[in-house]
Amino acid sequence: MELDIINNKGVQLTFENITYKVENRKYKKQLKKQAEARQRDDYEGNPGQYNQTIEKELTILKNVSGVFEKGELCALMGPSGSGKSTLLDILAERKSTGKITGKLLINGKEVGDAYKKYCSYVTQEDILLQTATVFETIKFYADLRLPGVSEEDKIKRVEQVIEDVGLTKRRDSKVGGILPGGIILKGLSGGEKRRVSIGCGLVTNPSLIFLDEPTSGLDSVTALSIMKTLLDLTKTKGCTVIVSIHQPRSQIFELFNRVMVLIKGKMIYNGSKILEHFEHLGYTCPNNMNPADFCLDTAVEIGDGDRYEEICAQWQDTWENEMINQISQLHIDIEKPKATPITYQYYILLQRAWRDFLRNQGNFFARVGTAIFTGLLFGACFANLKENSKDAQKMIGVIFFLITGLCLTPFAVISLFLSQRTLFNAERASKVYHSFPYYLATVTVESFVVFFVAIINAAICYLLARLRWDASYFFYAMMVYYFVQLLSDYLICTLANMTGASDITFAYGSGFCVIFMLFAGFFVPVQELPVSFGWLHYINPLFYSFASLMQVQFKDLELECVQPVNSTMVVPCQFQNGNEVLKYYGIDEWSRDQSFGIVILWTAFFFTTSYLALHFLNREKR
Ligand SMILES: Nc1ncnc2c1ncn2[C@@H]1O[C@H](COP(=O)(O)OP(=O)(O)OP(=O)(O)O)[C@@H](O)[C@H]1O
Repeated sequence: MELDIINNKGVQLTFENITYKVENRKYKKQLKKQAEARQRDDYEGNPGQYNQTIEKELTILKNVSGVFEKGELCALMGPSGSGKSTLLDILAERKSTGKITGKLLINGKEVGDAYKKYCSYVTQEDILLQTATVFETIKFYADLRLPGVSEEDKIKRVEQVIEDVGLTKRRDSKVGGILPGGIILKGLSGGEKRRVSIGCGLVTNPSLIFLDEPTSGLDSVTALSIMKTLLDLTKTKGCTVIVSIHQPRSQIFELFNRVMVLIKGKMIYNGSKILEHFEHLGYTCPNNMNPADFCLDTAVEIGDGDRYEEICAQWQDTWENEMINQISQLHIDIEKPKATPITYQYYILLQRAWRDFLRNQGNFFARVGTAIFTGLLFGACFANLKENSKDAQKMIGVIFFLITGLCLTPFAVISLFLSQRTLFNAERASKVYHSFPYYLATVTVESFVVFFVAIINAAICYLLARLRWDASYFFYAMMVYYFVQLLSDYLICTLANMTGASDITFAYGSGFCVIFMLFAGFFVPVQELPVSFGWLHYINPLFYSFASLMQVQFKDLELECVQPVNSTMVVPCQFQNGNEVLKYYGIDEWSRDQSFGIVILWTAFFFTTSYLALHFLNREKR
């Protein structure tokens, strides 16, 4: 696809009679309070509550209409809580909750999926990957949002966007911020991050750009500079930029071609001559006053007074009888956007996840370091075990404590999962990619790390303790240890995705691990567990891990019967051979393959639950 195909042709956005309602969660409580007030006949003390009609639904926006013409920089102004963000979300088709009625027209036509192609949305918070550079961050969006465009054209486009948002000198700087785990990575300033977020929205050369409070949290010089950049975009690219903004300073206010004022969910004004409109209503802006302050202060005063409804009705009249007829009728056909193939999404996401891993190796080295240290410590404590009745108990100890250690290691990645989740939620809300390739890319990198950690830890310990030595036994055991850690990793990932909070994940995760360990058959052989809950071992993945590894170690193993030193009497040995050990622990009926097969099934189960939790739970609700 040639780049000019995605070049915007300019669009007109009209919205008619938009009403937005949400469920009133306090409905029952409010009804009860009103009934109590009426019972007390408390009309004097609480007239509002006494007479109020309590609705099951709250109306956040009431019959809001307006138009944005091609190539305009538009401000959506209003006091806090007036409904600016709500309207912006509805216009950008990002509202996922509540009931929306009304019409949204692009170039005079109602649109479906094609709308995505024409607009982009920049959120109030800059949720960016800290380890990526400016170029990489914008290129990521280009890769996923420009299907069919050649690599060369994509790079050209990204370079152009970087220039448009004034970040040429910072092209190769990392975004920076607080990495998972608390390490601070130096990077861009707040204003520069804002520019990167805007750049990500510009990559498809959209005709409509929505920005939610783009100047919030920025100093006045940076705010003005960002608004000038946006104005340049309207002039040079012909795109329409719509920003929600509280109360812009006069230099910023003068940049806007059109302003809309919302008060208490109703439109007060929509056009390019707001001061004239207020003058017509009898309110003149003093010469030395910021026009935005004047308009909002006056409007809020109106909002508080009795004339509020009248002013809203007057505007509605003006809109219906004059303004609506002045809207030019554009008719441009809207093509459906192409989707990026899932496999390509996976490739791009894997590339990013891998790069992120390489640039933030603290977590990896901490896990590998711990694996080496505990492996050496275990190995030293259980060094040079002999295949005899005396050391059999120690062998079982090594196996069980290795399983336990590997089961607990994934707790180290809770903060990593959860920090990635914030970025994922923001990117999913922008419909940049599907959740499945994202999940696959994340687990591919994580499975690689888990492989290293598990094998290093288990191999050191296995070799130092001299567990059953034969290449086939060794490699089989390594695979089981790898799956033990993998299934625990997916379990923790499931909990993190379900709860969305690190402390709750930790609490539930540790609870699960303790129960798994208790019923694994090591502390109490399974046939000795109380009948009422002894069956729990059948649904315990650690029991099958333990059973499989015990089979690897003891199946058909001859154990030398060693007599205690200095003993004159012949003491009978508890175990003559490995099969007796397996019988004692109640795992003789499970072959190593059967048990390992069940461990693999459990891993697949947690892999699936983790994905389902990621896909369906803790979504960004707007
Ligand atoms: N899903 C919802 N459930 C209940 N109330 C909601 C919901 N969405 C919005 N509101 C309410 O609607 C009002 C408008 O919210 P909105 O965030 O759009 O205002 P805003 O003008 O953008 O405010 P601010 O400038 O402070 O961000 C607020 O009182 C908010 O609490």
